[in-house]
Amino acid sequence: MNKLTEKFSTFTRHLDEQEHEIALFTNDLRVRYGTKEALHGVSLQFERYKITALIGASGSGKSTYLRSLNRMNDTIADARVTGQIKYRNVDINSPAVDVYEVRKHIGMVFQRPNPFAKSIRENITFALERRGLHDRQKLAEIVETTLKQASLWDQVKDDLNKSALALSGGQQQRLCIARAIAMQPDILLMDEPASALDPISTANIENTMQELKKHYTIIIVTHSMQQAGRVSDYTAFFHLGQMIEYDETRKIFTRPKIQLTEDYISGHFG
Ligand SMILES: Nc1ncnc2c1ncn2[C@@H]1O[C@H](COP(=O)(O)OP(=O)(O)OP(=O)(O)O)[C@@H](O)[C@H]1O
Repeated sequence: MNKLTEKFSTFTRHLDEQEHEIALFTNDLRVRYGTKEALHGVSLQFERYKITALIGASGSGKSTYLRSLNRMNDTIADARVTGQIKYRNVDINSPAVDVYEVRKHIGMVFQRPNPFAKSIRENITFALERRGLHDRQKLAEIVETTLKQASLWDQVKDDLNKSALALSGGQQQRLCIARAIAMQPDILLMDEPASALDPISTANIENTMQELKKHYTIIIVTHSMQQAGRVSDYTAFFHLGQMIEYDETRKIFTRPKIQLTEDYISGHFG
């Protein structure tokens, strides 16, 4: 067990005894792309086993913030992220932290479904096998469990060797969710996971999210206020690189404290 994993598991035991656990929080998180600061010091916390929606106009910094949480911004050459991202008592924004280890604990589902050009089964087993898991029975169990958690099992259980690319867009996205949870993350980041999908597939993904939150903490970027209202417990409103207001979703949508939030929610936005 490396040092980070050790710290994580000690802290999990400690957290399990608490009622309102904070799964992750950021403190004064700033992101610069070259010389331009796109995120101006965001401090925000995420409650465990809850869904938090990040809303705001295009360009307000939602995706930049989300991508920072599992160090995806490291892949952008001129992006610089400063401030703290505290996960299980570890500042995972520290350069000393192994980003691959971070991404095992904090998984991501992207806007467009991006299954591998492999079979449905291999989409789930590929990364596990690369990590050294070759027990066929164990792998089969993980395939079944994760596809069930992603509400896809009944539709694909007889076609596990079929190409993932033959699935519909909504099914592909649920496969990507199954692939992400096969790594047994603690937190799932979702960047507009239903924006490329039709209303029925969107409803399926939203139902899946309600099941998933029994086991995972979910942070979702969405452009759809209806979706934020339907799926999330908490909402954070972003504007021009700042986090303006955070509260329970029902409060944000019925009586926000800040006029700018009210203007955005009611569609009166300049
Ligand atoms: N790779 C990048 N290089 C340079 N600037 C970027 C990059 N990614 C985002 N930005 C800038 O950072 C700011 C925030 O963008 P971001 O994509 O985080 O906003 P957003 O709220 O997620 O928008 P959208 O809802 O349209 O996805 C914008 O001004 C954008 O132009």
